Amino acid sequence: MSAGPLFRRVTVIGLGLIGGSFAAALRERGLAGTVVAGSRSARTLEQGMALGLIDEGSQDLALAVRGADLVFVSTPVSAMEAVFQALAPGLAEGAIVTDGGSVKGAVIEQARRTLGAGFARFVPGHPIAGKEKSGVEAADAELYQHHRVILTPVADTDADAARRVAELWSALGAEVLTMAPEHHDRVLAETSHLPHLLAFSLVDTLARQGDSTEIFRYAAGGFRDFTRIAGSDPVMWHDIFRENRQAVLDALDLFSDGIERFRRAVSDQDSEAMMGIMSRANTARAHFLAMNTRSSYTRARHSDDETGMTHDSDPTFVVSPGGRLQGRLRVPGDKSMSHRSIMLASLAEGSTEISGFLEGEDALATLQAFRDMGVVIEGPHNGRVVVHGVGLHGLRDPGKPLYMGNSGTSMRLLTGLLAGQSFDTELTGDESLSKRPMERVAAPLREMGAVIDTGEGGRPPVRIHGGHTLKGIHYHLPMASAQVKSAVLLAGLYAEGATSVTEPAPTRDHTERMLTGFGYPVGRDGATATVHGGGALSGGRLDVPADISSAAFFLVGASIAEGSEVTLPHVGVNPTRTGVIDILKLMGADIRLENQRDAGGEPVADLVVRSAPLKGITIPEELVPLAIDELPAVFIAAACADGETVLRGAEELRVKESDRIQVMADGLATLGVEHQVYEDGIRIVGGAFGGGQVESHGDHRIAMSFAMAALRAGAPITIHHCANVATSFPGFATLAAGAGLALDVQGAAVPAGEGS
Ligand SMILES: O=C(O)C1=C[C@@H](OP(=O)(O)O)[C@@H](O)[C@H](O)C1
Ligand SMILES: C=C(OP(=O)(O)O)C(=O)O
Repeated sequence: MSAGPLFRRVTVIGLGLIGGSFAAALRERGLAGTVVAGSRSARTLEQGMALGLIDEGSQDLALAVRGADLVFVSTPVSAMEAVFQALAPGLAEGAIVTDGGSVKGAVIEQARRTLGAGFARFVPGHPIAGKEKSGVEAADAELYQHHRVILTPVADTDADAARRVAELWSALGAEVLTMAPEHHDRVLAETSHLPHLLAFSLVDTLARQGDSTEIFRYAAGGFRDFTRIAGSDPVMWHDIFRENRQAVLDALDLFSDGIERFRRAVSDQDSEAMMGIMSRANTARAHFLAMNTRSSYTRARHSDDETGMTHDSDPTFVVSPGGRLQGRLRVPGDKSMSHRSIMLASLAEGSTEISGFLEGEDALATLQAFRDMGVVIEGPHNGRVVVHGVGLHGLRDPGKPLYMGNSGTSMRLLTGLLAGQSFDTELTGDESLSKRPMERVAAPLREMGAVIDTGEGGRPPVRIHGGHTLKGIHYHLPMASAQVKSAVLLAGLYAEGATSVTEPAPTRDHTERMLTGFGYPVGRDGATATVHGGGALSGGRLDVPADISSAAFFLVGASIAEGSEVTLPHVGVNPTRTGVIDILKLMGADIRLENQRDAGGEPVADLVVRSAPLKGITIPEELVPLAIDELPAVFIAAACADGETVLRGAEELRVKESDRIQVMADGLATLGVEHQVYEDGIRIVGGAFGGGQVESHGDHRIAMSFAMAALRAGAPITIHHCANVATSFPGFATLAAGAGLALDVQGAAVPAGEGS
């Protein structure tokens, strides 16, 4: 792939891994007319020629840069000043000089001292890439692909020179970021230099002990993982610690404070402090990686900040046609209840032990937000979470934006709850969430006295200004939305007087039920729910049943695939959630509720479903809010039914993780299912259909719905961008394949390399 030469003649000074890979990539992509190397070592130049990386080479650096329009200096940072000095006399007027040093402040000062007038066209840079190998033999034309390159121009850096260097790195496949040199040096000191220093120091400390052979003999995986980077090049790291001295010392001081806090917790046997430190650390890594890539935890786990890799994996589901579903399938915990369990347990007095918690990314985003606000939360381990409640007024300023990932419920409910706090907060989300409407919650909260800004078009980020007194209101919901209802009720806990919400149609009432379970009274009168501010919640035990929204894929799958019989134990069957069962039964499905019981204020049952011939229906509009998340799966049932199915009054589907009407229609079109799209719904004509390539647009429910469609398709269905299935249903692919769906997950992550 070539964008044509961006530079006529490029000189690379220092032909090691970084410089050699740069030369290799330039040549492979045809981005430079001629590639020249300057090196003190004749042998390195010979190797560079032999490997075909360069056209010419010189040991005289001034000669090497003669006529070059770009010079890339990739020597160790301690050698750079001498290199700049040596090459300066040969620099052509207008030549751009850039570098690859891991420390920026010091290198900029060296360049300022030595390059004279040429300093204005010096563009400081740092490709965050590398691997354990070094030297020109390790040169790799792909080294910079999907890696970050940080440019740190200063006030007198020529803007055109900076733009051209950025353009070149982008053409090499890198992601280019720009930041101030001090910022770069501080961030790198904390994220790279400090860990290296700690690893060197720990190994050295233990090695100097009398019984070090003993220690190293029994050194287990933890020691090996933690100290792997102590094998890095001492010369290079010596230079970095020397040149980035102040930032490294600051990072070390920060760390000393942290280790002292931990030491105190251990010495005082302060379990809560210890659990707090460790449980925050436990999830923080995945959380921050996700936040940085604005992606899901699953994907972020495969991208690595140490190497600057931005590669992420977004698996594809390939589902072969046919098969049937069988077995007893325990689907994960209810997402709506899992969110609320963390929120209310955090605001309660005392601890709450939650079982059945959904360890999916949406619920984990809520959990992380409360950790960020100072709540100590243990787990989750196998669905068990212990929340040490801080009371209604015990949350602390997180001091940074709270990342909600893909989760609309987290962002909307938290907006209500945070409106009543004394501190400011900002809520951000991934690409999909950043497109979803937030004024629907901001508007009623403003009526209560909250001060909230939303981003462009009323979308995220949402900024909530704390410290404002809230007053109770009576709000008539303009749309049937449990999220808006819940946001207003949660703000009502902090408001003066009564806050009530009247809904146009029944929506899920988990907030009302769970508040009651935590001992906070909620008044209910027909379509109106009311809370009074100033009460208190008390912690206890909470069981989250299996999620009917996740069960829905198996209700549909088992209904449409002949010879299927599936039991889904312990599913929440709150009447505000069972629309999908009612709709499927109207279509002729064979679904039985067995062993009905109450679990902490929520009805649960085992669902038994057998395949049955389905017929098309007109879906009663009052069932729409009661089946809102299950409608994509219902579309698949409709495609397999005899006759046509009509859905109206479902315009809310257009503002979910994707426009679920259009995205489902596009997928149905691919399969050859006859349909007609309405602004607020769809008409689907059932019949035989084929396979093809379906785009889920990163929407979990679209991906899982089309996976089930394969049970009746005439050819394989390939579904793209399925990582977000983990937002609501981690383990879906394994469970579905175990039950009989011919599902293959493709596109696993590529492990990241090493770097400094
Ligand atoms: O309150 C909740 O937990 C939810 C409410 C619904 O959203 P709306 O309130 O936007 O309808 C639903 O789609 C979402 O998955 C979860
Ligand atoms: C719409 C959904 O969730 P949320 O609004 O929380 O993103 C869903 O899970 O289908």
